[in-house]
Amino acid sequence: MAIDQSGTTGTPDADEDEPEDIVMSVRDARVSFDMARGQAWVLNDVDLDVRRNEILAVVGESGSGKSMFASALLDAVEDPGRLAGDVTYYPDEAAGESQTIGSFDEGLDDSVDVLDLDPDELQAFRWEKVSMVFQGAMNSFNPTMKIKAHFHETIQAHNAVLEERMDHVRKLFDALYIDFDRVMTSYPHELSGGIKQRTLIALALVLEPEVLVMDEPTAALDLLMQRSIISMLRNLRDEFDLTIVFITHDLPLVGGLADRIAVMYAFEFVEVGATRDLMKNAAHPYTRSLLRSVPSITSDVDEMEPIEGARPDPVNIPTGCSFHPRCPVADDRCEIEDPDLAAVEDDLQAACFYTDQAREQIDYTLEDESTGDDR
Ligand SMILES: Nc1ncnc2c1ncn2[C@@H]1O[C@H](COP(=O)(O)OP(=O)(O)OP(=O)(O)O)[C@@H](O)[C@H]1O
Ligand code: NI
Repeated sequence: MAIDQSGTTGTPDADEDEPEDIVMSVRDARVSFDMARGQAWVLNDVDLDVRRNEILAVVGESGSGKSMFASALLDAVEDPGRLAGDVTYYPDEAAGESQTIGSFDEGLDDSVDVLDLDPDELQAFRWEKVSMVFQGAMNSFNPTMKIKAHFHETIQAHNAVLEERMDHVRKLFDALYIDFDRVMTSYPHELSGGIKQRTLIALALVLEPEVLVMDEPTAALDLLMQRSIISMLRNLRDEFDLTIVFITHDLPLVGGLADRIAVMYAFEFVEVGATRDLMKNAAHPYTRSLLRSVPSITSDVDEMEPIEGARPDPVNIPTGCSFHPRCPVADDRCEIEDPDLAAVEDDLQAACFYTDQAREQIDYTLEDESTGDDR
């Protein structure tokens, strides 16, 4: 079937009788900045659902709006950016009130309108329900405080029971292969990048949020550490019943991690789908071009083709389909009409009028480990 009447995207539902279990939904989300050159749109009318317990990767080039989307999920867009639209969180009804650990008690049996929360509620919501590891946050540890003090501070700020929370942290540290006694008594500078990043992930999970948003959590790490964190995240999701939103510019990296992938171009989603479908046979020309430009161990340097053309300017987003100036299959229609996300397959949606042509004309090959096939 196609997309539902409310314009819901990201949730093509093959079985009408069994609606997807949604933990967060984003509708018409827009972020604007007033700039000397004019108004900049850095999130441009975005719709997406996050399914409970999934690992959803949000992928796009630098400057495409990924961090804006991540921040929107927690109403954390910084001034002078203005966020509008709807962001809704749906608590897990099965877990009920027993799920409450800290101080957030706003409408727990009901949906939560995130953009309506007052500052205190938002502060509680951000750690207890939807938690975020911000981009570059590895350097946000206070250098004068031992790691343990960071945990105590967060637990106390949420009026949670210290001993009980620290027991939980032990479990988190085990799952992340962190030595509890050594790391708790260390100062941040005494830890390696990989340990620091994993410690941050544990800190984000101390109040048992349902959703963990991670913005480029592996960008500063070497390839080996990136991969080891990726493999820990799947276990973490299973053991702690998490939903993970993983933001990255590295599409092949998330092939082995994510259940679904949402591809961002020019401040909106252009393709959303199940990892296997999207990696194996992407429908949007941008996704296909991105996959084509990926260097692989077996591919010749000659075969790599970076996407030509300039990245879109948020003050001057192209008319029609914003990818048309760089798109090999675009025609006159694409200059005028802006395609909506529409179902291409059961669990694959693309915002493009010419997905057949894109599949015919833009070739790429990927190694199996990038398609999610090896797990
Ligand atoms: N304070 C600001 N004022 C104006 N524009 C901004 C501001 N902060 C960010 N932007 C713009 O918003 C756009 C989206 O930024 P965002 O940080 O979401 O990109 P990103 O996809 O996360 O990129 P990266 O991979 O580099 O982190 C960019 O074009 C950026 O220049
Ligand atoms: Ni970013």
